[in-house]
Amino acid sequence: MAAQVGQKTTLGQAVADSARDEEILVEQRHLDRVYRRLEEKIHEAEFLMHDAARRGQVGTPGALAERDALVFRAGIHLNRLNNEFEDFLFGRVDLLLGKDGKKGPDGAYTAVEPADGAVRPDHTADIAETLHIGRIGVLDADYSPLVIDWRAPAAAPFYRATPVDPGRVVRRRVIRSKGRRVLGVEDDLMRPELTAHLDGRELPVIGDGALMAALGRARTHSMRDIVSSIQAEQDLVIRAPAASVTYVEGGPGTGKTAVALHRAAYLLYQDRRRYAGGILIVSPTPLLVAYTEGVLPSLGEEGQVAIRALGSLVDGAEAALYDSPATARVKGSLRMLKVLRKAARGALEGGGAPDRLRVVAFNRRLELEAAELEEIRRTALGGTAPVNLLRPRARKLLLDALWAKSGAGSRHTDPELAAELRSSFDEDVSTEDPFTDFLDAWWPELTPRGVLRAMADERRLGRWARRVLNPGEVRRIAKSLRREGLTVHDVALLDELQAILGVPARPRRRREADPLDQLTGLEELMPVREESQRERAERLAQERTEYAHVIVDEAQDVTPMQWRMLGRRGRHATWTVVGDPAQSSWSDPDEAAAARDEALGSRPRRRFTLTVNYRNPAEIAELAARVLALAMPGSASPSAVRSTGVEPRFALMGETFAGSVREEAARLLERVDGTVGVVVPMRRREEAARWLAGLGDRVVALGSLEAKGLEYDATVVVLPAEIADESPAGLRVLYVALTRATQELTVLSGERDLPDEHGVPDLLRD
Ligand SMILES: Nc1ncnc2c1ncn2[C@@H]1O[C@H](COP(=O)(O)OP(=O)(O)OP(=O)(O)O)[C@@H](O)[C@H]1O
Repeated sequence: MAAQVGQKTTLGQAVADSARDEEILVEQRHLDRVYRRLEEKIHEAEFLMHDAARRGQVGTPGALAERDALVFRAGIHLNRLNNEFEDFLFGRVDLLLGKDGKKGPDGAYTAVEPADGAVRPDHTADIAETLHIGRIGVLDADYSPLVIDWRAPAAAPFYRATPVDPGRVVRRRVIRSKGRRVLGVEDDLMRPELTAHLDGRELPVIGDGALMAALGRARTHSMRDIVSSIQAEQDLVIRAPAASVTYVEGGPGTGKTAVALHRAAYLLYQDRRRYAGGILIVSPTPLLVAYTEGVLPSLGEEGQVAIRALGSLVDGAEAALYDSPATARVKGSLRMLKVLRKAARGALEGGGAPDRLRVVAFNRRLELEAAELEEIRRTALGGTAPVNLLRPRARKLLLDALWAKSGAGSRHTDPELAAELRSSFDEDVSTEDPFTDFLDAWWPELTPRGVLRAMADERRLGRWARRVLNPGEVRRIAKSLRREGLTVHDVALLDELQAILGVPARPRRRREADPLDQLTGLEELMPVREESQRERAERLAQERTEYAHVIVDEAQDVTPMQWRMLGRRGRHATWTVVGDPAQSSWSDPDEAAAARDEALGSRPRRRFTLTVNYRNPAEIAELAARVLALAMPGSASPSAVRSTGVEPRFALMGETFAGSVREEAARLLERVDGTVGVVVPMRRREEAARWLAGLGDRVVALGSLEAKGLEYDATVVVLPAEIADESPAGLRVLYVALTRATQELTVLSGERDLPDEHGVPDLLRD
């Protein structure tokens, strides 16, 4: 059942306000204590450091370094608390006495269930423990917990407790603060039947739920963390053990992206060592990366987590173009694999490669003709080894052929002498310029980009794609590759080509001689200088192509070729894969599922389903469900938790599209405090940006495929039938577009939408 938001009770408001102020004061005192403790820790650390410095050689160098590190860490802590965390302390739970008296490492009791006598027969009870939950943990001088890190086991009841299954939790409180000031509190009672006392006073309950307050807040262009209101079904996913593939499905707005980001922070907290290998979060679009990238820093995690768009996973490549749905469909499919393998081998031919080799050896002119060279190339390319690694083999085959021509092999019967002669022949020939120049031109090191360029030639591509792509597909792909710039699908092709071509080993760069070494003559005595730890860490981060954990957001859109690219980044990783098949813009889900299964390997899967839509009000969710019924008959929509009482609006496009869209966007900007998104068919993206010029940065225009994962206070969905007709998965793309708004939705129809007398398009009628 959706709860009505926006109603305010006036009854007893004054009494309620004073109780609220009093509770705010209680939390303010606690927050003051936390800050005092943090400052104390910094002073302690500073004192230790000064003291050590004053007394010179006190302690070992290791101990001194440790003190420095302590001061450093404490400083970062305080700085963060003051500057970065808008609401550093955000939660509190009041708990009954637990079953046993055991405490965990964070100083809190570990029992989940209450002790037998914790609730008296007359339904009264005493609060035995109060825990405050925050973005990081802080211990008091006596090691009692002042704040529990939200990821610690002791914080789990804050998220998991429900009135049906409350465990020890009597009251859950969300605290809103900014900097050092507590601004508000909202309580949920988990055991409403109880009269509980804390320090002899009845436990007060303030407000009507933190979740509703969070959901009603205006949106900006950056996602916020949900750390203070994670719901039980989401918490189960966030804390799921990482030993396998965690697979999360859920409809629009169920918090899949939010959960994925919080899970990254949780995994790091829980096993920082293991995830030092890095966590990769993959998003479908740069827009979604920009929208989500602030969340992890707000949870205190940066550095070890890389959030990358699918089009930016290959170094030096940045996708900025879009393929038409028909082209994308081919580029993303596994059929491309065969084409790329052929192209990688075929690209060695043509392009001005020499067709004759002439050298002089043992005072004889030796020559290999085109047909002989062709034969050698074919032999060298036999098998499936990476093309770039086959150059030494090709070189050897050339030398064999020249040696055979020279006839020198028959001069000696003694095998030792023959081998010596052969080796001096090889030495002679391979150091000659004509031979090395020939080899460079005839067997150049191929680059993925070079091969892709070669594929832009329709005739050559046609040869490589014979019996795999039809002529129309060949034409489309070649044409798209002739454009300047890359599409997101090209990036997966580049990555595949890199694997097919291989990277030849480079000679190790010699360290430049240090003049000091020469002076002292140390160079000969010392081994080559080792990299410093920092240099090594930096190099590894730069070179990192494999991760310890890979999180794939909007996984329903990952194409088979993209799954292969992801698989190469997580060969030894554990995975979290989140998605919603109903929102898939990919036309062949079965092929994608097979490629996904191959990328994820045989690791055990653990499946979760999220069922509650936190984004859309019920009015919008209901409308979207009509499209879902057409797109995927029989699949269930998530249930919306709230209702605004505002029905979606329908209007017709007037004479000029620009005027109608602009007018509607301006109207919505008046009605909401936050953002407005105008979702248009892909081919109208550029003109739509012009329609909105001058309306300010609260409103943005985006193509239907770009809307994925994003949300706005209000949205305008423009020409729904055109969106639906744009691609084979168009109805699912329309479903995505209709589920972006947190408050209001307007649908603007054209003639093609066949609107009824109320302007409701054919597709959206009940
Ligand atoms: N427990 C929660 N508390 C507060 N807000 C929440 C909670 N869960 C989700 N939300 C909010 O609901 C909205 C939708 O979340 P999110 O974008 O993660 O959903 P999603 O499942 O990824 O949606 P989509 O499939 O449409 O991309 C966000 O604004 C998010 O902050």
